[in-house]
Amino acid sequence: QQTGCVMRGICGKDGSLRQNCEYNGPPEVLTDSKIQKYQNLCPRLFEDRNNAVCCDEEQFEILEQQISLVEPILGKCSSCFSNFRNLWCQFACMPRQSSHVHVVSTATENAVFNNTPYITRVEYFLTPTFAYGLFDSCKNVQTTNGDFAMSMLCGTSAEDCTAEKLYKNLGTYNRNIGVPFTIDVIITKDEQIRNDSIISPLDAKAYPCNSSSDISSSACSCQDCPSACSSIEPFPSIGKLPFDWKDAVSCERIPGTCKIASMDCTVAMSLLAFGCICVTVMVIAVLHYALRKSTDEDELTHFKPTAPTFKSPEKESDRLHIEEWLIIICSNYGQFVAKRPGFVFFTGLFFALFCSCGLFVIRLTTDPVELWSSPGSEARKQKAFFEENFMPFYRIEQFIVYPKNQAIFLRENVSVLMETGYYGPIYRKEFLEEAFRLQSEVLKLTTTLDGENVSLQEICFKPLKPDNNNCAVMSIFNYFQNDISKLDITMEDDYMVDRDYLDHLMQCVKS
Ligand SMILES: CC(C)CCC[C@@H](C)[C@H]1CC[C@H]2[C@@H]3CC=C4C[C@@H](O)CC[C@]4(C)[C@H]3CC[C@]12C
Repeated sequence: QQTGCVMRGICGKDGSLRQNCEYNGPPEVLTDSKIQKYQNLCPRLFEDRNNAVCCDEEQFEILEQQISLVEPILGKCSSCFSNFRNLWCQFACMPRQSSHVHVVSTATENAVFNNTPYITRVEYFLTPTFAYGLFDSCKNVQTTNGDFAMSMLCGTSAEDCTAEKLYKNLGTYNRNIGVPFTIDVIITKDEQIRNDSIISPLDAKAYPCNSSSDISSSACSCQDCPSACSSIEPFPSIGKLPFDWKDAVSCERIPGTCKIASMDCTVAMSLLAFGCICVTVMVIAVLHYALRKSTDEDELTHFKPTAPTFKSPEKESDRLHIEEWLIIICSNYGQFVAKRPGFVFFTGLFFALFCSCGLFVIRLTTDPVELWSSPGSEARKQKAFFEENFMPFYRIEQFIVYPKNQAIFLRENVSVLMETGYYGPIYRKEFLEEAFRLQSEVLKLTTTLDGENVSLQEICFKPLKPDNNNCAVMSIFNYFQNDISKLDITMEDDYMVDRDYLDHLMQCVKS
């Protein structure tokens, strides 16, 4: 593949859109100072150590500006964003442009320079791996407000969006999204012939959303990328049991799909066990009743009344019987205790002492983990697994500061113009400044461990590591980027009212 360009520079102007000039020449080699800028936006352009590009600075600035509009939409999922960015970086700047892009038509009506033609339609050839790979990595990405990014990029609803529709929309001349000319994206595996020259599809790497990419070492979140979700099997499935269920019941031994009479094995087995218990109880009850009845009848057949006596109901006699027993047992016990008090006392004492032996081995704990979870519990096992394979669980430390001057103060409200409201003492600037100083001192604390100095920075929780190595510190100062001088900033708003740190804070807290 030869290096060579088909477009370069701006030759057409249509409102805010800028069309490229047709240019058949070699790419321009970048100076070291410029490379850095280009590399920030388009790192993959320089993967093969080629420092030449087809786009000029004006084009690059437009590209940079357009890509910055897409960042809030796709930026959350770095692999997708990297693929998408690369698509347009390559299109505008790749040194082998002539191998993958073909200019179809040009025009001169809106030319910037006298009648120099500008491009109105191009064909951009991509391999299916790259084109569909890019689409797949982005199709489930959601913006921060929960909409699918594709519904914005595709021009259709996210469900109806296909790779073809996406490229069609992005390649259709559109002032609103800044597409300056028609770009027919052609997805093909084979080389094509255009004006006697061979054009091959661009086969760039499309990072799948569940892997890291050139711009981040972490994959996209589960929310943006279903394949990044780890599936946890909630229960060990019966299909995995060592003995063969197949012989007993027709049970497929695929994990999780064990079925008996279209019911899950666990449910079916539980029902079966419950049924067995019910049947046993009923059988016993029936047998008991039947046997008792027959003995009663026996008694009746042998019953010969001697005299007309009043037969008290059976239940009544049972009760009397129990009562008699109780009287006998209790009086015997009473007599025994009265006769041998010493023996009873010491036996009781000995028994109580014996039962208290456990006190010698008692272990008191205040550790909440020990208190509230059993050592064999699932939560404990998972915690141990986490600590073993990743890092120890983090522990939140907090300190509470309160102002000496507890007076509340009056001040103009943010939401209701021209109205004053009461504000609590912690919002006083002097207090905030002092608290900030305290916080910075605390963050600077160091200690020595085995003769080595250890600072908070080394042991703190860094949730965004390795992209961001700052400690997670939750405080009001985050709203001021932890820069206390920002508290002094005041600004006029649209209604020419001065706004200060408190308005800023209220705005942040409300959003
Ligand atoms: C904001 C969202 C909806 C728009 C997403 C699509 C954007 C990023 C894409 C679609 C078409 C792309 C443009 C296609 C052609 C060119 C000409 C080139 O010389 C500079 C880059 C530029 C101008 C591209 C910038 C990025 C671009 C505008």
